[in-house]
Amino acid sequence: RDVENMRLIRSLVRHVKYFLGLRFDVSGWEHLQTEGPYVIISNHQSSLDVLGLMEILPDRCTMIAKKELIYAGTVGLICWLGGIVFINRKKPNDARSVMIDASKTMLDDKIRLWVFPEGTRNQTGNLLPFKKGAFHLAVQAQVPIIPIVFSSYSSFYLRKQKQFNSGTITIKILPKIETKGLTSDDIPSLIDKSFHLMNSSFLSISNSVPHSNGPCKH
Ligand SMILES: CCCCC/C=C\C/C=C\CCCCCCCC(=O)SCCNC(=O)CCNC(=O)[C@H](O)C(C)(C)COP(=O)(O)OP(=O)(O)OC[C@H]1O[C@@H](n2cnc3c(N)ncnc32)[C@H](O)[C@@H]1OP(=O)(O)O
Ligand SMILES: CCCCCCCC/C=C\CCCCCCCC(=O)OC[C@@H](O)COP(=O)(O)O
Repeated sequence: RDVENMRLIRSLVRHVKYFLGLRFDVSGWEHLQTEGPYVIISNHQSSLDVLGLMEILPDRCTMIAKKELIYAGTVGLICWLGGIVFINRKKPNDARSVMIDASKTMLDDKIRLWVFPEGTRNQTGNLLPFKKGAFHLAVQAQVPIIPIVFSSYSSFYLRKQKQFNSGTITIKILPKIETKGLTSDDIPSLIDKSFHLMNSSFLSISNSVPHSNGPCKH
């Protein structure tokens, strides 16, 4: 179990896109050229996100994932070997304390963490309001946040209708958001800023017709 295993996992999983007929069009690579630890946040539509994630995964980067994945057979084993940090969403206190520990490990072991701040898969056409864990993580570690947006899959993949075609996914890596000097009081505005940047990017790179989730709650 070591974050370094993600290099091998990445190089193997990246080939899955060829079997599914998927292509990735990535912009903003330069924003990932940031030294040291940071927190990546991205939107979460489906398990397919794993392919986009592996397309651009930087070195020494692992993910925060729901603990149920440990029990998902080979996938669980791969996740465990890759040093994924598992949280129990049914026990938010436990999840929060795991993430507080992770903020220390990030600095001690020079690790980057990828968090899906929507907290669940979402294909509504807009991003869901963000949970706060990723932002506490970045502020506690005083490291930058790098927002990444995957375009909507709705033009080629409709889960409920069981439709899947080949397609191109646009990935936009946005400029980092610094958290140096911020405290927990700044988290609501940090979430607002990140949400609006990502939601507007998502709508601009997606072909889907947006419909509202209502206001962003904190
Ligand atoms: C074909 C073969 C291929 C094989 C491939 C195999 C393997 C692939 C390998 C690897 C890829 C794996 C990819 C895995 C992806 C997994 C994705 C997921 O699992 S998404 C689901 C899990 N993730 C999340 O839930 C993250 C987002 N959630 C949060 O951040 C939450 O905040 C939380 C930490 C879970 C806590 O939940 P809660 O409901 O309590 O959150 P709130 O945001 O509402 O906060 C409530 C309250 O708590 C305060 N808070 C939150 N976090 C913290 C903290 N860290 N420290 C201090 N306080 C915290 C928050 O401020 C709120 O308080 P207040 O309202 O007073 O401000
Ligand atoms: C033709 C079928 C199209 C779909 C094919 C999917 C191919 C996917 C390729 C590799 C994926 C394997 C890794 C699976 C990792 C799953 C991570 C995930 O998505 O967990 C769900 C979790 O975040 C949130 O859970 P909920 O949405 O709250 O429950």
